[in-house]
Amino acid sequence: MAGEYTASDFPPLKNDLLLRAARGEETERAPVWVMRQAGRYLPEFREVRKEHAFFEVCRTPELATKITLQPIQRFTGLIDAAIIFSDILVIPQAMGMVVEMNPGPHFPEPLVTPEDVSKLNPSVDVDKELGYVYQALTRTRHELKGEVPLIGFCGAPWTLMAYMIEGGGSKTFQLAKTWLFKYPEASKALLARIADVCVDFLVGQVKAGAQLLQVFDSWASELSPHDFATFSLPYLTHIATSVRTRLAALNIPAVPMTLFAKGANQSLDSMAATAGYDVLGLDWCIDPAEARRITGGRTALQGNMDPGLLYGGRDAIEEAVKRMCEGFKVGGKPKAWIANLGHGITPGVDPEDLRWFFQCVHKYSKA
Ligand SMILES: Cc1c2[nH]c(c1CCC(=O)O)Cc1[nH]c(c(CCC(=O)O)c1C)Cc1[nH]c(c(CCC(=O)O)c1C)Cc1[nH]c(c(C)c1CCC(=O)O)C2
Repeated sequence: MAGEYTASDFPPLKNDLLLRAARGEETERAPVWVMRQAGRYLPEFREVRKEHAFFEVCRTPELATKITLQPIQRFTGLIDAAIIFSDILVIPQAMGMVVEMNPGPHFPEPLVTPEDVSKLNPSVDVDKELGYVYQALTRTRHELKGEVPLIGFCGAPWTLMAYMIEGGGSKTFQLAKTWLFKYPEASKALLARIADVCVDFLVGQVKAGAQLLQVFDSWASELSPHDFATFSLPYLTHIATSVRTRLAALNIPAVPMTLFAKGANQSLDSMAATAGYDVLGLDWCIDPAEARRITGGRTALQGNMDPGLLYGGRDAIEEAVKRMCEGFKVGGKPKAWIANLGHGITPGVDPEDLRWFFQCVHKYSKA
């Protein structure tokens, strides 16, 4: 079951760069972490995975904590956040769907017609179904000993709905788009149901010890600006608003929230205006200075080096980091920016090249 903890239950935080940047403040240098930092590019991760299946790791708090800490231990002093080891697809599982990972996500029984929604759990007890994530967060927050803050996360309603209908990855999104455009009302009802689970899950993660929350809309790229505004943004806004309201009602201090809507750069202005997130994550298809211009001072930004640059060698990485740092600075100073890649780090990267990325961010993001 869900425990409920406050800051005083955990070791005091020694590095708050991430939280300050997320709140729009100036920092001595930019905080840095990377999406998928605990993943297959790390030999120590692959070692654990030899012995344990993917979702077994997610469901075993000791193992999830161990893997979450791997990049923090390997890159001591270079990395400014931990992200809990889990997956966005634990929400469809909690809603009653079977999800396998072999090696990519696979749903043996995806939603086919709107009638199939009746097969989902009518009311999800998120704290019970996903209590293992809360336990992993609490344990990890203790074991981090205050070195860096801990990030909790969930998938966005549109991305999760697409997985639940496609049954896995997709090139054309034929099935999910059939739903959106043939059954828009049923789609909206499903999106709203997923969003409510997201709210419970994120609130529970904060109670368990998460210090920042990130929502991943990885497949925002598949929607036109109009359809993003129709089928994604309202539910993302609902999540941000409801999480804040719920935490306030419980007298729990708010945590910063990040929205990473990959490939939705055309909608950056509307996200900054209405979504209600403190930080917007960027992929690499937008120039940092342009993203600053569009968002103005309304939100902090996170990103956005092409993960593929980590294959380009030290000189290419250094040059790209330098350019990125200059682009995000405000009046020549690091402010309201969390350095990251524009998507997750890929399995073929040499961890030493990632170390170099971190070192370059430390060097070039100073005022
Ligand atoms: C779309 C999505 C998923 N999962 C996630 C997203 C959103 C971010 C994105 O767009 O990449 C989010 C995610 N998945 C994972 C994390 C853990 C925290 C982190 O280090 O970032 C996070 C934040 C672990 C994982 N999730 C997965 C792995 C690798 C699987 C393995 O261990 O064999 C990891 C480390 C598996 C996974 N999980 C998913 C896919 C498509 C895959 C397989 C392909 C791939 O590996 O990229 C769904």
